[in-house]
Amino acid sequence: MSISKEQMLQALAHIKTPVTGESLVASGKLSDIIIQPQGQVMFSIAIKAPEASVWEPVCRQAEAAVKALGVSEVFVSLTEEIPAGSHQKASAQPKGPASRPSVKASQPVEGVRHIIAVASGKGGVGKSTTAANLALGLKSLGLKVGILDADIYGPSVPRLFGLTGKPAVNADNQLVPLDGYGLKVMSIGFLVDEEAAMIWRGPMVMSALTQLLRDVAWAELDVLVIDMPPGTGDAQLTIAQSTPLSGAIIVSTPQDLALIDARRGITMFKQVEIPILGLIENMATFICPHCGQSSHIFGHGGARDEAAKLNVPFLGEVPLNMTIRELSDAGRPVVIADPDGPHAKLYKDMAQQVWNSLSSGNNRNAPRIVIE
Ligand SMILES: Nc1ncnc2c1ncn2[C@@H]1O[C@H](COP(=O)(O)OP(=O)(O)OP(=O)(O)O)[C@@H](O)[C@H]1O
Repeated sequence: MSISKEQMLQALAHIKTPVTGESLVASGKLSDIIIQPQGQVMFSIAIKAPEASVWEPVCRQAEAAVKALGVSEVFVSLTEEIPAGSHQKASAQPKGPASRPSVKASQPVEGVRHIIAVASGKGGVGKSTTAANLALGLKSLGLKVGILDADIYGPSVPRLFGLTGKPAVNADNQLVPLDGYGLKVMSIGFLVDEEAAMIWRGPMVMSALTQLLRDVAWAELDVLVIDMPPGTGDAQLTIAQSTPLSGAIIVSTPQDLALIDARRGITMFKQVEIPILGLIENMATFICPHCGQSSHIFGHGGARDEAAKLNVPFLGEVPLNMTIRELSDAGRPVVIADPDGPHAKLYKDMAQQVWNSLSSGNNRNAPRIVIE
């Protein structure tokens, strides 16, 4: 039996909101209700961040009300109400200190010491491959590490770790991350079909991402690596603003065009005052597997020069290498498949630099940015 949106709204209309006591449906705080083809139901409630604790019971009541209709999987999350107009202001290019959005600290993710974003100005530069190998490099330093795939429109982390299946839900109603070579792994790809996520609107994406970050049993982590969606649009900016990031890493290929995009990425994070932990040049050189000769098919050294110009650390360069590609695509990142090889060493060295930077306090430890 399929349950209609109207039936759900009727059930939700009986739920009263805190403070005013009006119906949740009449309050205007309820997002659209999304019904996935597999029957999963998702919606969010927009609130002001400081009121989160009084809204928590409403969130649970809403979930229970829809479940009572016979829907087995219901996803409800609280999202932050952003005043109209402020988003456009935040997405504008910075014109100097006066145009910077004002920031205020807010809640860290329980148990997680540092959250870092791995981002790229454009797609296909190897951001997810880098995020996965860096996370494994951090683990090889003896750290407790997790990876969150925030690339909602093209999640690659399940493929990179060779993971399938759905995360369990624990007694506290939190999603239990999957284990990927000793990392705690969470991806939207475990929960919904790629095609389903493609049709989500912005608020729905943010609602899902908030839940993936905050309603997951991460336990104690030294570092949580977020594989960001590629690009520097509103979605990326919103994630950067609403996540308590200690810093960001930008991945680029050496071409001029990719570097222009990388520069945009750096500007975006700087705009919301998130430290840049470094720039990584991926697919820098091609070493011919037959003759051993190296060639710089995308140019060379561009990212190192760019990092110097922009005054951000240069973490290193990873060559274009077929083994990296084949291993990643087969679900065995090179740091696991060939832990003592030259490529694993590159990623481990970069992980060490990142950890040095995080542990030296040369970053911002966990404040959450809110645009006002
Ligand atoms: N250094 C490398 N050498 C060879 N192949 C690589 C390298 N880095 C990544 N790749 C390959 O390039 C392809 C794209 O990589 P990846 O999915 O990591 O990119 P991405 O930037 O995350 O892409 P998207 O924008 O789609 O999320 C994959 O097939 C991957 O195996």
